[in-house]
Amino acid sequence: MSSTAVNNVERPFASTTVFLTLLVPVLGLFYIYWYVSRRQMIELADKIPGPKGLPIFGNVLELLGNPNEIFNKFYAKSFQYGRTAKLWVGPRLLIFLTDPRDVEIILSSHVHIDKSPEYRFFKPWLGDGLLISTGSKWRAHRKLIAPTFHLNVLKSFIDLFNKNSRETVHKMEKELGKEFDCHDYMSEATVEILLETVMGVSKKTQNQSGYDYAMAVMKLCDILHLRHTKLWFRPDIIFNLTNTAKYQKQLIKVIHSLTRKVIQKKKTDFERGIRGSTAEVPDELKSYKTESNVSNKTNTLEGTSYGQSVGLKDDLDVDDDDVGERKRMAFLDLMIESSQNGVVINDEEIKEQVDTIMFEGHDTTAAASSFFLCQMAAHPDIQARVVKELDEIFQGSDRPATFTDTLEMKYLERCLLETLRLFPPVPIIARQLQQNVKLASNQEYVLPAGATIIIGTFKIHRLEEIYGPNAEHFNPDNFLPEPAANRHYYSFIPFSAGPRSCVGRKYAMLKLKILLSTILRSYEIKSNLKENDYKLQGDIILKRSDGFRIMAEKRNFIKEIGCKTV
Ligand code: HEM
Repeated sequence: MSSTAVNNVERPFASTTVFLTLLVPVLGLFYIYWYVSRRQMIELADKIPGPKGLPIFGNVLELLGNPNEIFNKFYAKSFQYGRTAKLWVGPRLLIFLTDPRDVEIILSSHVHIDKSPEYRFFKPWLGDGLLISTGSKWRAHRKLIAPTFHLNVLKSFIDLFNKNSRETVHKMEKELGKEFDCHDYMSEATVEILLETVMGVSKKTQNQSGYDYAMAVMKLCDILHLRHTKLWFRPDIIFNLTNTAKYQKQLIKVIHSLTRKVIQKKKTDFERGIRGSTAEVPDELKSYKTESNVSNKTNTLEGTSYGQSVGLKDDLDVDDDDVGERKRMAFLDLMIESSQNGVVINDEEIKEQVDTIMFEGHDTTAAASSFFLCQMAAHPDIQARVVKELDEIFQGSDRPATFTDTLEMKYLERCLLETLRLFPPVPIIARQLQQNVKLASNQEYVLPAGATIIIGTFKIHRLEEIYGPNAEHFNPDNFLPEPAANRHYYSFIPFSAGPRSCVGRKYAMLKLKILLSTILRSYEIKSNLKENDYKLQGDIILKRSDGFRIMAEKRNFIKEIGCKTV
């Protein structure tokens, strides 16, 4: 071998040795700097139990595996530690809370409203929309947006909820008698309903199907999940060099193209003096008009259906009289009107809010309705009771559902709440602490400023101390008035709670009741699987990684409802 060849082989070894010689002290120095600058955080964290981790890397190995494995691993670990547990992901301290008293301290606060740094992965998609923003921007926009989800506005959507629910029943007809994934149908329906109600544009004018949009959102969520769980995908500087980043850009293009079209259409309508939804409703479905003289005045709670228990009341639980006439407009109408006045919101901010509402309003509700149908399939006796209630309300008629009907769907509502308990679409909520916080459950523990707080909704909803020894079983009676009143307010938080609670809570409940009752009036839902068979994954939104597989059979005692596409 020539000496040049030997040199060529030796050079890489030499540079590797130099690199390692430098790396070790650099890492050592970094560790010392990190330890000294965060001494208080580390000392406070040391008192909180959690799995032992590696130096510098902490517990990153816990994040290895596919989404279903990670989900199962975390849930299993939650039984090893108490109601408070910690985890180090590199230099980041995560503290998990599952005691409702501690959760109340965080969620009810007007101070701890900052989202965790992980929410920045949403930025290229959602910008600084309501979900992510903080401080004065979030406050101003929340004040503007919350009234657009007032019950009086929502009641005007009932015909469109009915129309789109019937169309979904019609679309599902081709799956009769075979196993299929109902999430695809729920996703498409949810996107299209949002377009026609909250955005107020006809889905037909978009030239892009709700299905394409929903699929792009689903794939984007997969990428965001990767960035949450794989350390090397976290720094933008590395992520932006990958093919996944290129793919993310393409998906965002599909999503933003729909939102741009929606806003443009609405603006053109606005300039022509058109207000409200331009989506068509066939005459036979215009139920709201006939019912409006009966119950136009809403009270705060509307039974238990759309209100909250006293301890959870938020800015959505306002009296009719507290909402000014001008503010009783649907979301996008009000956004555009406000931007014309130029004070509260500009064009870019409208786009961010539209993207946020389309995401938050679609994936969550699609998951909730899919889990509900799977639960109905897994519990035929419970399904039969829901159908009996619907039969009593509709008396075999194929008429559309009214708002009053939805108040009478009490058992269906309990099933829906029980579904949200066992399968909360948002399984965890994260906040970034700016100051130390003492816990209520254990005076020894202080959550240090700088820590990321993870509120474990999924775990809280399954605590035996709260829901009894059968906490993991589907039991709609958990939501009978008495047991519900005897629980801590913060032991059931599928929509979060406090100042940053979900603005779409009432919208979701009303829409889900109409969509799901329409499906159950038309089809019997079946499956051989029970909830223990579900493979869960908590990638931002809780889903079944094995798919939401069900079978549907036409019911023969209810007349076929008119459900052709209109
Ligand atoms: C079953 C359906 C739904 C569930 C379970 C749900 C759950 C939640 C949760 C847990 C949060 C808090 C998230 C966090 O702090 O990280 C949230 C926030 C939010 N949700 Fe929902 N949501 C649902 C439907 C909707 C709908 C239909 C809309 C709109 C049409 C909507 C719009 C929003 C918005 C804008 C926020 C951010 C609020 C803020 O930070 O001020 N959600 N939702």
